[in-house]
Amino acid sequence: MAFEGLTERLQKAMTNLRRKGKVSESDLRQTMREIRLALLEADVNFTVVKDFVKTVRDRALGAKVLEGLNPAQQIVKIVDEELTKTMGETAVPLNKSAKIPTIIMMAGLQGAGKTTTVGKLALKLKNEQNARPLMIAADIYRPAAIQQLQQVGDQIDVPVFQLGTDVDPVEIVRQGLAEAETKHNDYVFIDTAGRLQIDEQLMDELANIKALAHPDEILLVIDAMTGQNAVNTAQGFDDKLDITGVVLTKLDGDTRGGAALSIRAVTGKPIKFIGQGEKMTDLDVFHPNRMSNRILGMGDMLTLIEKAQQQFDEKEAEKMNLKIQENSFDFNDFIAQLDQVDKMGNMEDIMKMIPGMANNPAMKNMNMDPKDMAHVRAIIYSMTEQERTDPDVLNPSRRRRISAGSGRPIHEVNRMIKQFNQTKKMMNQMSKGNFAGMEGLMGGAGGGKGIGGKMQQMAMNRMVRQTKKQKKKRLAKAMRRRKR
Ligand SMILES: Nc1nc2c(ncn2[C@@H]2O[C@H](COP(=O)(O)OP(=O)(O)OP(=O)(O)O)[C@@H](O)[C@H]2O)c(=O)[nH]1
Repeated sequence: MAFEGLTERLQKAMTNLRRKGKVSESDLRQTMREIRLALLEADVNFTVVKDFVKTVRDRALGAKVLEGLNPAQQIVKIVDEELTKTMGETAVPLNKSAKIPTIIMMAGLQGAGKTTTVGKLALKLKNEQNARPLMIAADIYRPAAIQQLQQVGDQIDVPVFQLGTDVDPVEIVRQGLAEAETKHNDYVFIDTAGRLQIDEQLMDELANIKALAHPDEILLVIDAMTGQNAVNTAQGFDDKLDITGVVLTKLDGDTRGGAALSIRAVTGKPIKFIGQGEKMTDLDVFHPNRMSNRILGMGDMLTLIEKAQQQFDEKEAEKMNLKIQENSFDFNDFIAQLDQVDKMGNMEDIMKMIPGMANNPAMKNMNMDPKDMAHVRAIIYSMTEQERTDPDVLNPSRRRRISAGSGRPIHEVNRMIKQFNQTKKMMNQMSKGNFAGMEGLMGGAGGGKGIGGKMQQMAMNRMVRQTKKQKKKRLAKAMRRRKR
């Protein structure tokens, strides 16, 4: 998971302060040293680190913050603000041309994720603005590249303009733009060729395409996993092409995060989007403040809510809310919720966006085993309709039948029902604004009432997760017994 090491180290650096009532200059020096090391280790550019540490130290010393009640919190606040500033303060939207089409040229090294990102962006514009994009295949050096763009186009139902591999890329772009003009496409994406490293020929070709197309946006696609090299690449492309923005891909991997922190500061060009997965929907607008929160382990609730909103039918969520409030939430609803959560993607990544969860030890064993999910489903599918809508009727003989029907041991059936009831109770309390029951789920960080229905999905998952935890506990107990 991205930023894991950085988050852990930054938190550790600041936790040491937390124990102290007052922060001396030497405490501050020590903390700043740790922050500096954490950033360097995360592959943040050296100059960026130097400037960052200096600014934070000056602010911490200069202001009266050290006399505050909770010095650690104040330093976290300064670090958060400065991280945000380093990454560019606010989100920068895509440039848009006054008259159609808006031309977006994509550039980047081979394998950075250009083609995938073209598709993701085209789909985003289609979904959010009803746009009618056209994608031009201008990579003639890797024959599979055209085919790949075509596949992406088919997948998201966006047309691709291509002339095979025998025509000069500049000519392909020229004809592609003419086609867009005739077809009244409002956005044109130019998918250009990548190389393993920056070379003269590639740069000249890109410069020629730029000269012909006059793009409104030149987005450089950069693989976040490439660490320090990401910044060098950005600099190289920017020198030659004067890029307008960056898309940082593969932030779902275990990148250390240096690129996200350095690119804006080094090149002065904003990161506009981040790729967080291989699916066509895995592209998000880059919000420096949210990213800073994420890095500091403060969660990213806004992105989480946006993601949830994209997936959840508002009416459905409202219905669910009402059911929870009336305490009539049943196993059918539960299955529906599991389906919704499935749609949201990787649960581990989602949970990490919740404040306090990123570094919560519970996260270590929280990867959702699809097998556990399948068992829960099997048990529920083995219930009669009456049992699903009225779980109170689940007496021992019914439970034995369900166990036989689902092929799951009786104790697992019992535990699942028990946890269902506990979770239902907890959700009912949450819906009344009582968040006390959330302690375990949120690592004590508390929630927010505005999250409403979306958080219930998380609660349901807690239940599935516990099955796994309990399995581990039982195993450990058995081992202890055996040792004795
Ligand atoms: N995990 C993850 N994988 C990604 C992301 N973006 C792209 N990829 C994957 O990275 C690989 C390379 O992506 P492409 O889109 O083919 O890269 P490209 O820059 O077009 O490559 P060339 O055509 O060779 O220049 C593919 O397997 C993608 O699925 C991302 O945000 N997260």
